[in-house]
Amino acid sequence: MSTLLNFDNVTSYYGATRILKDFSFEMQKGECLCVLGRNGVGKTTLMRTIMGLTDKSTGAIRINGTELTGKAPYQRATYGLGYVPQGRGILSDFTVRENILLGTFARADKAPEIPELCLRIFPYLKENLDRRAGLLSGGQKQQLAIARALAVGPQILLLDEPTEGIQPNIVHEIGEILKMLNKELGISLILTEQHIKVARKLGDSFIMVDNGRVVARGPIEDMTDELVERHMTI
Ligand SMILES: Nc1ncnc2c1ncn2[C@@H]1O[C@H](COP(=O)(O)OP(=O)(O)OP(=O)(O)O)[C@@H](O)[C@H]1O
Repeated sequence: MSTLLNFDNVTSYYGATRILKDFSFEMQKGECLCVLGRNGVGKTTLMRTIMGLTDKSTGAIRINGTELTGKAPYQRATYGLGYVPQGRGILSDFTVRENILLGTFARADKAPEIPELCLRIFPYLKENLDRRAGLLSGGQKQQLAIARALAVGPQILLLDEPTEGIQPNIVHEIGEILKMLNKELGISLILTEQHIKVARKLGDSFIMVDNGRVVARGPIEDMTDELVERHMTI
């Protein structure tokens, strides 16, 4: 395995407020990394920092050794980052097709077509390409957000609470798709999760965040009930 993503002493700000503090970790190619912690500790900020969406960050973030600091979000996407934001960020007045095509603008090869993979794994989207995205259910919108991120052709898929607000049977379905993308197609995943069960099932490793800092990092087997109790219960 080789290092895909490297965070070296990263501090990230909204205005003058430090949210992530001296954040360091490495992620290997093919890894599924779960980011855990209570509400408000900085998990979304971690995702936004990777994408260059916070007001300022210091320290170094590298993907395959290439420095991302100072690069605009659309440039970062072309290095192989697909982002599924919390709340999904679907454009309601656009069709399913148009929403997926948005992802292709950040493709390294600039091909303006929906990749076959996006439709193969989400048959509902394939059958409803001309439907207005605002009419989709929560679970279908999440599929659409994942398809749009996959249209980038990512090496890493960043998923912020992918199972939030979704019915249990769809949570299972999305979990299976993420597992396939990771284990069969080799796409690395970083996901924030409130469902410990999903994290344990999908994750190879974890980062526990508290108050903007990494308080534990290791293989998922090391995420003990005691750690969960200490850093996740209110
Ligand atoms: N745009 C913003 N401007 C200023 N402060 C912000 C902004 N977004 C988040 N924060 C603050 O940054 C801190 C971390 O928030 P963040 O959303 O990263 O946490 P989180 O761990 O993802 O929480 P949740 O699980 O509730 O999504 C919080 O104190 C929050 O109030």
